[in-house]
Amino acid sequence: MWRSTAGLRLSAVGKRSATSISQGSLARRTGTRYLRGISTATTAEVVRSPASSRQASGAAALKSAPPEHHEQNEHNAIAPNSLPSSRIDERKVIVGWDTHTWSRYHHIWLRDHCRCPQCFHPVTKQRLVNTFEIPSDVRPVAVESKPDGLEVTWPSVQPHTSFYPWSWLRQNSYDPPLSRPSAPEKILWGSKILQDPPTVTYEEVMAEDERGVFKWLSRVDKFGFCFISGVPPTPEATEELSRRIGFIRETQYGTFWDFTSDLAKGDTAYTTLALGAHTDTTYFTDPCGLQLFHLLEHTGGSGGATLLVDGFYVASILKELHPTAYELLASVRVPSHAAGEPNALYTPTPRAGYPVLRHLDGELTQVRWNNDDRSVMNHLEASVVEEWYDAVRKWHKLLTSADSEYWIQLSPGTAVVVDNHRVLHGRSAFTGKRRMCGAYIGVDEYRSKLAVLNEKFAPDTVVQGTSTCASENGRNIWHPLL
Ligand SMILES: C[N+](C)(C)CCCC[C@H](N)C(=O)O
Ligand SMILES: O=C(O)CCC(=O)C(=O)O
Repeated sequence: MWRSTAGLRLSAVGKRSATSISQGSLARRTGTRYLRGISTATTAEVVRSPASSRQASGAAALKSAPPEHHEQNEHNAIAPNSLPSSRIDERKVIVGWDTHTWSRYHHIWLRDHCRCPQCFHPVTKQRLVNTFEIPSDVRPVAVESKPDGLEVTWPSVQPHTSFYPWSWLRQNSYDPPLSRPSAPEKILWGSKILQDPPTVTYEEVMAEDERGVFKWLSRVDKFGFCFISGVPPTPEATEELSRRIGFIRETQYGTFWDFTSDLAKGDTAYTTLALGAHTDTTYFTDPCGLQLFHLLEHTGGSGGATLLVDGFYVASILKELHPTAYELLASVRVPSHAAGEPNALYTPTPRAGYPVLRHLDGELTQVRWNNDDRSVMNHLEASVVEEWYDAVRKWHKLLTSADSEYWIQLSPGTAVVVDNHRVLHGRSAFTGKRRMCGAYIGVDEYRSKLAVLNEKFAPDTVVQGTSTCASENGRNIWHPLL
């Protein structure tokens, strides 16, 4: 076991190669869990880690919110005898959740965030208020703590009353931040995922009420991929399945693709060659979000197995074993291109491309790696060249280790969808006639569909608490994503 820079304890997942890591107990990252697969394990055991540290701190901060024993009416308000206090300060409104916890909201911020029908379109959820006509020294004439939320009355020249639900104010408290939604849980996996891979059935996914689509995409969000069993082995059924997520992203390879090894398109995917673990469309500024594959036919030959590797899992191991290499992969930009089609020549903007491991606020958010599609590395500092090659060599060694690689032989009837921002895919060389079909879905289409399904099947607590504020088209004006 070793301790990571982030104070994590990581475990081995099965036996490992030369860079083997010792067995250890499980680690947890905020919102991330690890499959506990040890060589003697008979089944992959997902260890339910306690709430993430971020959730814990948020909960701790909220503990000082009005005591839990208060009645809450159906608007998730707090019983009258324990309403949060509110008062007007020089530049801010101060809300006292209890004697230990306060939030401060600038007057200009509150006025700008009014969501009355005059300031915020109840159907389109677009802002109507003219931010720039709000006087920079705007100041309420009165504030009042109501059972459901805070009522603010603005200057009489244009009488205007705003209302903010307590749960919304608390969720959006910025001075101080009180509760940040925890990162969606991720379960990182290695080869042991083969014991219990995420799967849904075609029947579930195609059912009218979309609960099956929610189950499907929730698994993709958690694992980075999910199989779909029982799919009729036709391109038509596979396209219809793809469209359950959202509209298909058309590229130089077409919209819904149905391909074989005939070089119909200028890419090695249209050959019998093996393809190492990679993510697709690294040459787009905005790489595709999901990739769906369905093997329709493979006759008169062998090979053509499908490879999946959890890039987030491998990155976590690289970070523990080779932090310097990790930092290089997180900082050095990698240019790439798609130049096999005469009428297409794709390169990302900026031309230098993007790092292999992309981070936002310190969190790994995207793996972008296709060594076959990489362009000339002409922007490396001379002093970094050999270090970078050493770093990607370490990355490649972990990517291709027996502990990381999950090989499956797809067959007609079982499709797989992959989060192309996290999970790398590949295939072994093959002989014979092999026909694969599938589609790309844009990352925003995927995230939008999941957000709508979450709204429907797992609504946010603020949305639940302010359901009476839902306006036309059913979407709540206090939705946390607005
Ligand atoms: C999926 N489909 C066969 C249509 C195209 C494959 C394109 C593969 C390309 N080298 C990339 O990595 O983006
Ligand atoms: O043919 C396959 O199984 C996968 C091809 C591939 O990697 C791709 O299309 O990106």
